[in-house]
Amino acid sequence: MVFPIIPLYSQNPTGFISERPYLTLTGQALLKASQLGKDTIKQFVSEFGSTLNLVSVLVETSELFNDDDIVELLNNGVTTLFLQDAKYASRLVEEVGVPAERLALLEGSVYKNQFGVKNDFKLEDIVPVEKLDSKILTQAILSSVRTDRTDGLYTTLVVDTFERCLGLVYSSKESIEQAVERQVGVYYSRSRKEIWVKGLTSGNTQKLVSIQLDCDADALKFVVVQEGRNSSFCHLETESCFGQFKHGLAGLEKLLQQRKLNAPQGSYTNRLFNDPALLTAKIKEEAEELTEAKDRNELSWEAADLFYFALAKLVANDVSLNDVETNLDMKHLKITRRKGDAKPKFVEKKQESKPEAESQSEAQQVETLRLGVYQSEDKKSVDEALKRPIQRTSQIMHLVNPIIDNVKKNGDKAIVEYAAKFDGVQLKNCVIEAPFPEDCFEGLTPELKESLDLSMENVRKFHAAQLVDTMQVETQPGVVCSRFARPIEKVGLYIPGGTAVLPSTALMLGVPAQVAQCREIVFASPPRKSDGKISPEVAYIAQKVGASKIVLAGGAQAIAAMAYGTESVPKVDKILGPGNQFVTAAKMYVQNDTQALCSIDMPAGPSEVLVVCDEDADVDFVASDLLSQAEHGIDSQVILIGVQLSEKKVEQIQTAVRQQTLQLPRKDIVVKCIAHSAIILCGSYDEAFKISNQYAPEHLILQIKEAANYVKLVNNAGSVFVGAYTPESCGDYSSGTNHTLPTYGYARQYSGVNTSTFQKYVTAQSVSPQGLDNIGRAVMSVAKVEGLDAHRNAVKIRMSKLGLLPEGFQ
Ligand SMILES: NC(=O)c1ccc[n+]([C@@H]2O[C@H](COP(=O)([O-])OP(=O)(O)OC[C@H]3O[C@@H](n4cnc5c(N)ncnc54)[C@H](O)[C@@H]3O)[C@@H](O)[C@H]2O)c1
Ligand SMILES: N[C@H](CO)Cc1c[nH]c[nH+]1
Ligand SMILES: [Zn+2]
Repeated sequence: MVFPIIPLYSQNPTGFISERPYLTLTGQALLKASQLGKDTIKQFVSEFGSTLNLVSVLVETSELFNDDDIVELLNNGVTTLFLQDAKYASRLVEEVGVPAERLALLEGSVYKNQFGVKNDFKLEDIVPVEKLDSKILTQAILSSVRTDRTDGLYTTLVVDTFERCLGLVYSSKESIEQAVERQVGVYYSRSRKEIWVKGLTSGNTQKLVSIQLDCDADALKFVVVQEGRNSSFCHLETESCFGQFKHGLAGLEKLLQQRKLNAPQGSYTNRLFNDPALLTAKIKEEAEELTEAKDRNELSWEAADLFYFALAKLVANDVSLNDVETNLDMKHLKITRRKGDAKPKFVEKKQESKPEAESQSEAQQVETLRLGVYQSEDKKSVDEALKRPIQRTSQIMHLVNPIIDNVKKNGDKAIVEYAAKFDGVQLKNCVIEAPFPEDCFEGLTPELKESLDLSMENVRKFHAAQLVDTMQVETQPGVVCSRFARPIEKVGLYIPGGTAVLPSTALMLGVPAQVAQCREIVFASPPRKSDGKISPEVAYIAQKVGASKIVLAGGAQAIAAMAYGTESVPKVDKILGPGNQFVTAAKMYVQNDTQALCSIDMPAGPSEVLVVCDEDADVDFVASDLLSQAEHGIDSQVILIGVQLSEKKVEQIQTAVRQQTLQLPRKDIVVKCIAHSAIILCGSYDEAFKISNQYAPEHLILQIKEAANYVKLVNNAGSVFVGAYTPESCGDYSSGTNHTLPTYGYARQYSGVNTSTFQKYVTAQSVSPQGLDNIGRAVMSVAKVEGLDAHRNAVKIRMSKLGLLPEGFQ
């Protein structure tokens, strides 16, 4: 039996848990689908899936998710769906292939489920989190658990997160209350006849992870993480009251974790943690040896070696065995969508009506589309709403590292392989050389050329104006310092092409590179899925800016190819350009790899916009600006900050968002983006700018009265769009400013792409004898303090020869 209460989350589940951490002691969560949406649920599962045993979703009606969404949720860590509609439940089982034990169906006042053990969730046991506190949780345990002991204590089994038994103890009402409140191991000592806070005297403390009741509710199970001095549970200083655990995988993990913190310099484990290439090579070597092993001894020997290196890799990346087990559980529960879907008798009928059914469900999704609305005073919820929907760096690096390694090792062959895998095209050559063949430009219309020319000319004007003359300052008479810019010789420009080809990015990067006079410009962009070619618009711009090559590659492989070079891709000095999370992660990696000797412009990831509006703003303008960035990708985010907005205005904006979305071809992307976007309502312009500066948006749009007067309040933003008639799209294409801008909040420390991004500055100085007389003594005395005599001599020798130092000066 699980915990007697299941908390129901209708909004901001992560926020609730960080506010009331004891909620995780229940080991379960029920998420209300109608209010949270798929993306929030997935995000919650990725954060808490390994902490909680049961993450269930209450799907109130069959319209909330389509079948693919249901499969996606169940394959990404959601354990059970709570359903009220029996017909819907049997359709999911029969047509979609959802195993019946993954559903809890409402029968009368009980959700019945057979997941793992038989679980009946009474309606009264499903309690909104808002109503839960540690006292209520304690009460729930006490009213469910029973004891047949004369002293009234409750038998309590203590286990660790691997379910290994640590020992048997006893709990009293008070100890349970304290344990829940503090989320640590608190029991009742029968010998001392008092509450026993584990570790208070021994230093071997416990973090309480969850509490469960056994099948007939006469014993408790405390799942704990043993912490503190030497992590032993028993008073005899052993890991459990039954002695030490077998070392095994869990023991090895613990050891590696300790070594990671303090492995001796020069030790093998230390080398493994600090040399990813060595670790990779060892994993490959051991995997190969395991494939060749034959008998029992050999197999267990080689498998043990492989587990050791695999575990070292996990520990190096802060991934735990527990995470791996959660992943295995998830894979065990994975369901495969039934091919034929419907039972034969329905097939004909369904096929006939499919287009309508599909568009209906899409339309229905748009009909219920709403941005979450938060009041600025509710700081926790606002902080939560403003979190970018991005994967954790360790997760994304996990996917990107092998791609980079493969490109480094196999060059063009790896690029061709990934083009087939990710872009679905078979390439003969992965590079097109200038002068680009005529067929690259097929399909380019004169009208489009004209638009691209106009945009390029504006971008050229704005970026040419940023070229600065040599700067010169005489800091002392006879001491002249100067600074001059020089182009970075070879630049690699990434032009995204996953969900949309972006020729505008080609011009935003190509034109300033040309203005800065970079010697070699290399383009990289994913090949077109339809025919494996480059889009004619990108080719046109490449030709106009004098690019030497177009690499037909996207994602991390394109970045790796340009950073390290391959047989046909030249290694560049700097990589610039936006892209999805794979592109951004690969850029961040190569800039830190001294072997690559390659810098990057900035982390320019999924597009985002923050609009500040007031009651005077035109709701259609506001909605159109939000949607123009929402349509970029499902990982984009759009935020509206409303200053003193009436409820009516907020509703009008929500309606305008819905109505405009209905007309958009990329509404599926918009719907997903809106799920993690928000409206924040605040009381003043000052407050609005405070929130905006904290968020540091890529694009900031001001749709407020006398917008120009407020630009002075902007500290952190990639680019600002001032006034009602300045849509962000103008900056994306044609106004002249650059659209490659910092995202994820990096506008706090990075500028968007500009001419100087393609240059570096060199400084120079010229010191005359008079100048040496003015600064020479200062140089000598500071060099003396630093104990650098040769530095001091370089000045002293000159000054002596010039007769500037007294006789016998030392
Ligand atoms: N910040 C800015 O200045 C700016 C400007 C323009 C565009 N953008 C953003 O650029 C992004 C473009 O993203 P996109 O996906 O359309 O194109 P993209 O070119 O960045 O990425 C496409 C490539 O990603 C790789 N990929 C896809 N799935 C993968 C997987 N599972 N594992 C490894 N690699 C995988 C593939 O190689 C594919 O070719 C959007 O998020 C957009 O908002 C940002
Ligand atoms: N808004 C994007 C930058 O985040 C750039 C772009 C290209 N095409 C359309 N928009
Ligand atoms: Zn855009």
